Amino acid sequence: MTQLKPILSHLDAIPSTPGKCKLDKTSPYHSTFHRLRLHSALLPRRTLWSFIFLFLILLFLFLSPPSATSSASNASVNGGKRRSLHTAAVVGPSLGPNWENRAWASARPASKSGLSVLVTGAVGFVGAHVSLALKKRGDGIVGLDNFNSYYETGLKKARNSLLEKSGIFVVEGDINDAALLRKLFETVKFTHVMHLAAQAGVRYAMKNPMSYIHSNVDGFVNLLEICKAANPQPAVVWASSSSVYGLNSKVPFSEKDRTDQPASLYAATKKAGEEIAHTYNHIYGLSLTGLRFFTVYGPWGRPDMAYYFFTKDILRGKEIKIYEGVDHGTVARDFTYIDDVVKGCLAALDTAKKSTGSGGKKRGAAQFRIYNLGNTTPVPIGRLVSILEKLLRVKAKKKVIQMPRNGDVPFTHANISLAHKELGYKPTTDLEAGLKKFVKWYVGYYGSKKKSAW
Ligand SMILES: O=C(O)[C@H]1O[C@H](OP(=O)(O)OP(=O)(O)OC[C@H]2O[C@@H](n3ccc(=O)[nH]c3=O)[C@H](O)[C@@H]2O)[C@H](O)[C@@H](O)[C@@H]1O
Repeated sequence: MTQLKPILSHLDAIPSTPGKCKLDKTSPYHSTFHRLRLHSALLPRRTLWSFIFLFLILLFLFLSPPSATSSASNASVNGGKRRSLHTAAVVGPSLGPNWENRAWASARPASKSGLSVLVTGAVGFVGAHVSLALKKRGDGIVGLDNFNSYYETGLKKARNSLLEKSGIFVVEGDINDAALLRKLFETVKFTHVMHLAAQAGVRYAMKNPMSYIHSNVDGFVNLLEICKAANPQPAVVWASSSSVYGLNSKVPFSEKDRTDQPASLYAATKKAGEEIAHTYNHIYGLSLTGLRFFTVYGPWGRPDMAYYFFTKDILRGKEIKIYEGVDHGTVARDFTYIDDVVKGCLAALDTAKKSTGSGGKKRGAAQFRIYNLGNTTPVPIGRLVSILEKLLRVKAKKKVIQMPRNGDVPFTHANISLAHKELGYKPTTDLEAGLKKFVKWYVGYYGSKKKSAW
């Protein structure tokens, strides 16, 4: 296929003021252009340039390859078992003729008092665990996930298999797809939304900043727009982040502490989410609860997180970089085990008050809450590594480096007294016990799959 770039750059090289370009005599366009100039004496100047302009347009169109969108590769591929619902066309056909019934059946709780929850990011790490926990206690769930390739999609498909085996219907779709969300809310009267879909990762924001705006701002606003217009409006619980505390030096972090110094774009989009949530609470009466997760880890975790790729690299004998703070200060995190976080999520859903509005009209003040879900025990990264060495029975190849200016903060430490008081949140798993469960899963999953980890 003709490379556009040389032609485009060549056409670009012809200056906009005609008559001054020095075409390369060997250029295939030189003779044509030369012939056109020969006729210039015979025609009025205005007519001539109209001809030349028309000629150049026709030349460009003639040389342009057929549009990529006409290629078969553009067809949306709904491979595998996943029901992918691309609503660019019409909602639903790719889910099969009775997708509404399947969504409705999946969302129906086992008892009248049960919840009917839309879990966004349902095949993500926290999303999958929360969905399974809700299903296990008899709530109805419909999952929504775009199965993006931020990390290995094989892991997402494997989590999806767990959900399918539990009878949870997962729609492959995007929170930015308003038509899809509207169709879901027309089909199911969700009592709650557990919003976990997001672009996660502190450091990746320096590589792909727009992904954070797309998912964490545009996507969140799109979801809230559908929720506020729904009748009845659901109560919304969503994932904020400990990263909103940014460069805060007062420890432990409390919900009332300043959060106006985000250290990464990721943190800034999560902070923006908290402000946006407040406007939808204030204007439309949406019940909203934000959960500030503190470095959540555990089985089926995220390969982009340090505990996960440290495990992979230690097993492969690859060097790992341990960050240290200014003046060789330790870098620490309040690592929080997934099962404790799931209990916090379910408690937030169970204590969420109803939204007061419907169809976009507010009828009274609505509940607005923010909680820290942490472990109240910051652990230095060096200690994380030594626990992994012990569990894996492999000596890590370590290199200690100054924490790069990549959006990371030196430490996190959660004050969980508010979540304890209002949600009954009480984490019980320390890092060594939690990592033991993670390592057991990791060796089982990759050992059985013979897969190269992320
Ligand atoms: O608490 C949170 O809200 C956040 O927790 C994690 O972010 P982070 O704490 O940075 O987790 P990791 O990326 O796993 O890093 C853990 C620790 O290891 C350090 N690290 C990371 C990478 C590395 O090569 N070496 C290293 O020492 C980091 O500075 C950090 O202190 C998640 O990645 C975020 O999505 C989440 O929002």
